[in-house]
Amino acid sequence: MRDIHNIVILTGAGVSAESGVATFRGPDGLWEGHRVEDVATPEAFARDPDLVQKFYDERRAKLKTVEPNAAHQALAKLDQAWPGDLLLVTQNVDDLHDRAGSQRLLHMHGELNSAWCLACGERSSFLDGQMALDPACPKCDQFGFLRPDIVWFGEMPYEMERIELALAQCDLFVSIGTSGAVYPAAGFVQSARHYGAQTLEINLYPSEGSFHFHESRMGKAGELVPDWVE
Ligand SMILES: CC(C)NC(=O)[C@H](Cc1c[nH]c2ccccc12)NC(=O)[C@H](CCCC/N=C(/NCCC(=O)O)S[C@H]1O[C@H](COP(=O)(O)OP(=O)(O)OC[C@H]2O[C@@H](n3cnc4c(N)ncnc43)[C@H](O)[C@@H]2O)[C@@H](O)[C@H]1O)NC(=O)OCc1ccccc1
Repeated sequence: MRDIHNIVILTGAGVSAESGVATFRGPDGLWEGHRVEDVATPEAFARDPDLVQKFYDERRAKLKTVEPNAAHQALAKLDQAWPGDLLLVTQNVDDLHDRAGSQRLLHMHGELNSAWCLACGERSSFLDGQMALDPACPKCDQFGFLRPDIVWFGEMPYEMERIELALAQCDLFVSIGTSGAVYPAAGFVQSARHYGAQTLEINLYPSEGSFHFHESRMGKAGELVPDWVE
């Protein structure tokens, strides 16, 4: 077995569940209240921008009521201490990894606390306020052109080149709190294995990709991730 120098970690909604952030497919999951295609596609935004903006405004406001948990904190500690390459790729649009202190972090599906102006193309931090009220772009001051800086279904995830390069060079790939239902993220374990990496899954229940992993540890991220990092 290769020595472990370079690590890629993929997280999903399960890593934020113990902080009180709803997952997507669990009971009372996010998609329970809404059909994906009604709130998380470019077509939905064209059809009913107000509904989509309200959906993300609600989730952005919720962020102010939740805190990073032991899993976020353990991953931030590992980031600070790990001498080799490390990349934490999250599918989550919440800011809990950031607030826990993770630096080598990449939001492949975007962030709730960021706005994307379709007039000037600029992205800007958007912490407070409601995008449903069509505020002005902080960069170009034009009204009504802001959309959530979120990767919707059918849209290309962010920084795929950087992710693929890290997967090609990693010795260990770890997946935490994801159902393995959404691509291209769900295919990362196969890429990592293709390049000879060890692969570990930490999840509450078996995921759609569990059979791809060398090892799967079933349980809560808030308990198993600190143990794994120790
Ligand atoms: C539904 C699925 C079949 N569809 C797709 O995958 C589509 C289409 C597609 C592309 N390739 C394919 C190949 C085959 C089939 C389909 C496709 N993919 C796309 O459209 C992607 C874009 C997808 C991104 C969409 N945006 C999201 N998020 C932002 C929005 C928002 O957040 O509102 S996806 C969103 O859903 C996914 C949810 O999954 P999870 O995070 O895993 O959450 P879930 O609730 O499902 O599971 C939670 C897990 O945690 C566990 N758990 C719970 N509690 C705990 C706990 N306490 N501890 C540990 N584990 C826990 C549970 O057991 C469970 O397993 C995440 O990715 C999340 O980000 N874009 C694209 O393909 O563009 C073109 C392209 C691609 C490449 C190159 C060129 C062009």
